[in-house]
Amino acid sequence: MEHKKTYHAKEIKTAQGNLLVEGPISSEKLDSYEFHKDLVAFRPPKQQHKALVDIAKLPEGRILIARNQDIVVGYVTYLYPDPLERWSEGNMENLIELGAIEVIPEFREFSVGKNLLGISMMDDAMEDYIIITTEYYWHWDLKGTGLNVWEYRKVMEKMMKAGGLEWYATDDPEICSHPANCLMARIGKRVDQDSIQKFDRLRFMNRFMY
Ligand SMILES: CC(=O)SCCNC(=O)CCNC(=O)[C@H](O)C(C)(C)COP(=O)(O)OP(=O)(O)OC[C@H]1O[C@@H](n2cnc3c(N)ncnc32)[C@H](O)[C@@H]1OP(=O)(O)O
Repeated sequence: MEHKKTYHAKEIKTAQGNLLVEGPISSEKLDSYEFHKDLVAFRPPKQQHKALVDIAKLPEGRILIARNQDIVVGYVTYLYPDPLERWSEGNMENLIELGAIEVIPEFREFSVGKNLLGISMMDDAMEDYIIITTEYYWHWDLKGTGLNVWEYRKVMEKMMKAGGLEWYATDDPEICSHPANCLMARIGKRVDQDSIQKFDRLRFMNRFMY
């Protein structure tokens, strides 16, 4: 499968200043920007910056960023699922995962997250993919936001909806281990029936155990 990537960008105004939401961007460009010190949700900023530069180099990898001048203040990643997770077991070349999304606290609640999702889906190539995201409450910034798990889950749903991702049932044990966890997905317009059925089987791998 050829992974075509077409760049889109949009300027957004926030009370903290204007941002450019753009991508997919090249690893070289991403490397040239400063990575804000408050991007700490998944790894220390330096390591996360490097991880994103590496994802941008992957054939299927996509990174979209929100930047203030030359400083990255938010990002979203798409790449093949981790080989240790069930979502990679079907070896589906048209299934990619929204692996991480983060916006620094200073720019939160200005629709930056929603714009990262919206600009991602402007690329027509996204219609060729099943895009999944797994939501685990232990990745959420409950402490920083003061939201409870259900309020945070609502934020995630609203943000993902801006990219057309919606809730899908699954029997994945980690997702089922807490009711606020969930699987969300977007099935592109050109995804074939065979792939949709394969995805259904990945969602319900335990059903023959009962
Ligand atoms: C697959 C994963 O990556 S899971 C982990 C997700 N990432 C994290 O939890 C990292 C830490 N958190 C963050 O970086 C940010 O809070 C994000 C990425 C979750 C959200 O980014 P934001 O730019 O603030 O999101 P955005 O402004 O687009 O908000 C989406 C919706 O949620 C609402 N919202 C966002 N934050 C809050 C809040 N603290 N309280 C109430 N509502 C909120 C917004 O008002 C908006 O609702 P609307 O559609 O009614 O307007």
